[in-house]
Amino acid sequence: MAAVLDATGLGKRYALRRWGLRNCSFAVPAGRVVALVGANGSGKSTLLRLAAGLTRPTEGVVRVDGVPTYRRDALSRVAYVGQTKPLYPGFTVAEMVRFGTVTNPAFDKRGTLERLRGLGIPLDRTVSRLSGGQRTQVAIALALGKRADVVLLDEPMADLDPLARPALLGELMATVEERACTVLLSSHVLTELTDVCDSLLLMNEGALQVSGLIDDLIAGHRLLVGPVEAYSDPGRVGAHAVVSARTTERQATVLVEWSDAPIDPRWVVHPVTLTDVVLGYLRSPDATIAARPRQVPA
Ligand SMILES: Nc1ncnc2c1ncn2[C@@H]1O[C@H](COP(=O)(O)OP(=O)(O)OP(=O)(O)O)[C@@H](O)[C@H]1O
Repeated sequence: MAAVLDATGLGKRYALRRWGLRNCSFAVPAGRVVALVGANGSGKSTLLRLAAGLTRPTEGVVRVDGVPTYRRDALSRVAYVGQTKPLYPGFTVAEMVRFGTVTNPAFDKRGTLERLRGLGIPLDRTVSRLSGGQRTQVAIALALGKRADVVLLDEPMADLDPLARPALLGELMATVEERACTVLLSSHVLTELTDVCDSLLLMNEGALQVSGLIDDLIAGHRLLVGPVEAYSDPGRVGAHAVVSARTTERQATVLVEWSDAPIDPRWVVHPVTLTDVVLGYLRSPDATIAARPRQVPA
């Protein structure tokens, strides 16, 4: 399957020695919902802004359908909602929708108005008088209305209430199914991502540390719990490569890349969640996945 969003050697330097992102390569096919996760300052927003064409790479390239995103002809293929919402405070919600229609002939006016009415957003209220969560809802509705191939959302759930969060995720899923677009969304709430995302990009200190299909990552790792004496080699437990480990005086808990090789019976083997995998790699910035290429596979 051809990649709709791909990056090669992508990097952004903000100051002489300060790189926000470095040497980032990945390929995402159409129809994927990608979780972009990582610690504060790890480069997620930088990657999203580069993918949206809002800033130029210092090195490398990020493309939508093969077109570098800083080019004008890529702009209509990408919709982006950043942490600061791109809305005019003096416009009413209806005027914002009209603005979308005027600036983009392909804009889905009817669908956007329907969505906003369904969310109970007053169309005649000015943006400045909306709550933070309502502003987010409007910005996301406008982004989805663009009918872009790639939708980029930077922490979209951060100021939504507990009912609005799953509703937004459901809406994203429906949009992906209907239009086969690709969604890349950053979030710190891993449990919410598990239900909707099929792929993971994990950033660590400005680098892409892990990428892959979430099902593969979960199937390819295990948590081992055993006596600390069984953990003699920090790099391996038997044939299984160690990602990260925590030890107490008596017990070791180790995240490993799992193969079907036999294991010392002193270890109890547990399946992992997405949270286990993400936390394990975040604790161990030098760990990479040996067995698979660092790509979101087709
Ligand atoms: N405009 C800027 N000028 C200088 N440095 C910047 C700028 N924007 C980001 N950085 C730096 O680049 C690095 C990556 O920042 P970025 O905002 O991409 O991280 P993030 O993963 O989105 O963080 P968070 O989860 O806190 O939103 C950080 O060290 C940050 O300080």
